[in-house]
Amino acid sequence: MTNSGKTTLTCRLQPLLPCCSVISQDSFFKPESEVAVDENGFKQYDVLDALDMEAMMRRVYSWLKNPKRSQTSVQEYATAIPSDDQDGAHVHILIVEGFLLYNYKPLEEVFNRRYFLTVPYEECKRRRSTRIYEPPDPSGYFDGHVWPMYLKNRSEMQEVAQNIVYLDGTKSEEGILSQVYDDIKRELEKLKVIPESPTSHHRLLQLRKQ
Ligand SMILES: Nc1ncnc2c1ncn2[C@@H]1O[C@H](COP(=O)(O)OP(=O)(O)OP(=O)(O)O)[C@@H](O)[C@H]1O
Ligand SMILES: NC(=O)c1ccc[n+]([C@@H]2O[C@H](CO)[C@@H](O)[C@H]2O)c1
Repeated sequence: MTNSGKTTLTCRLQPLLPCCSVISQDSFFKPESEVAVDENGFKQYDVLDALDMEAMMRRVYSWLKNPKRSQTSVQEYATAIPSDDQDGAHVHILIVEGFLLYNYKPLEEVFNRRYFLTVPYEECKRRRSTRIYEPPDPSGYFDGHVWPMYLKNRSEMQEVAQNIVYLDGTKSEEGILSQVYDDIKRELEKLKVIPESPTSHHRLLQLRKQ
């Protein structure tokens, strides 16, 4: 959802997570000349066709293939890989940040965790009115294009995407950050491989012998 706080959250979250890269969907908008225009003269920016999603997927696949090598190419503010990562033991994290992710099939099988920030209509419109995009929103754009497309995309998304964690974008930045950070920490805990202690190994051998 536009202006729900995705970039703000991502910028605060990313430095807290080691080996974390970011891909922003907004970097993949097609040039203005390639974006369709409707009968009211509104440029159709809030649809998948306005984005070069194939180019975005190439970045995602390149990270999946080699998260270490693509660290710097994905986004310059990717956090450093700890010096003790010789054996590649660390979990690498990729945050894909964008307003139209869960309607796009090829991304479906890629995510481990999905978050969706929401704000009510009035707050969304207010925040959007303070922003200047390139090209800037013409008069009537929010009600004539942005909001109707959000409603359409969201209803289509709910038919497809599963396991989405909805976040209240009107909460404080800190509140949202700690909610997501805690959730990610729990996910990382689940991935941790706990090595067997010598005693448990010994016991296992004894059991086998009996
Ligand atoms: N938790 C919050 N409470 C109040 N205002 C917020 C919060 N998070 C972000 N904002 C403000 O809302 C506006 C939009 O934030 P941000 O750019 O992070 O949203 P976005 O979802 O990335 O937007 P878009 O992708 O549509 O450009 C900014 O002015 C930002 O300062
Ligand atoms: N980044 C751009 O090229 C661009 C141009 C015009 C409008 N937008 C808006 O960005 C939002 C997503 O972050 C969408 O709601 C677009 O309308 C982006």
